[in-house]
Amino acid sequence: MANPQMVQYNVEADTSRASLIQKSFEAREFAYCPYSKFRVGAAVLADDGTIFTGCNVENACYNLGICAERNAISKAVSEGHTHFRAIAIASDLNEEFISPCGGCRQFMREFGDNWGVYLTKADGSCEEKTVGELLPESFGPEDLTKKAHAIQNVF
Ligand SMILES: O=c1ccn([C@H]2C[C@H](O)[C@@H](CO)O2)c(=O)[nH]1
Ligand SMILES: [Zn+2]
Repeated sequence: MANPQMVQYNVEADTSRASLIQKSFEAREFAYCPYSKFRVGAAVLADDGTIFTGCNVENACYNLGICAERNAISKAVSEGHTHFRAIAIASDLNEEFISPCGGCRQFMREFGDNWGVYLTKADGSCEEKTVGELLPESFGPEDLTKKAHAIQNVF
């Protein structure tokens, strides 16, 4: 017989994943993308269960636009949350899973490489990765500390 605790755990994980994905689709509705017409929504789940959403926000000065993922994470950080369990990303792509840009991968990695990224298609199907899988051999905050030690040793 399956371990009942394990079954319970999986049910909860599935529910929280489904609701995070649902939130990312809701955020996609607010996408401000008059130039690309490419709507993206994201929802990030903080350790304490709080969810923050974001959409892409473009600008007439094209290079000032911000991605949905960075928008959602910045909203969370600016309200005191820096520990995350997962981020869900939604777009209108039907045939492939949305794939976050390199800048957003690095932005996620700032907050650890072992948390979930739910990449979705417009039909709601999902491919689950970790930040580390999306950005292997990454540079992060720990590397700055190591470098500081090395310099102290030299001088
Ligand atoms: O993962 C992604 C990929 C693209 N975009 C946005 C940036 C830009 O506004 C538009 C087209 O690249 O989509 C995101 O927000 N997230
Ligand atoms: Zn991005």
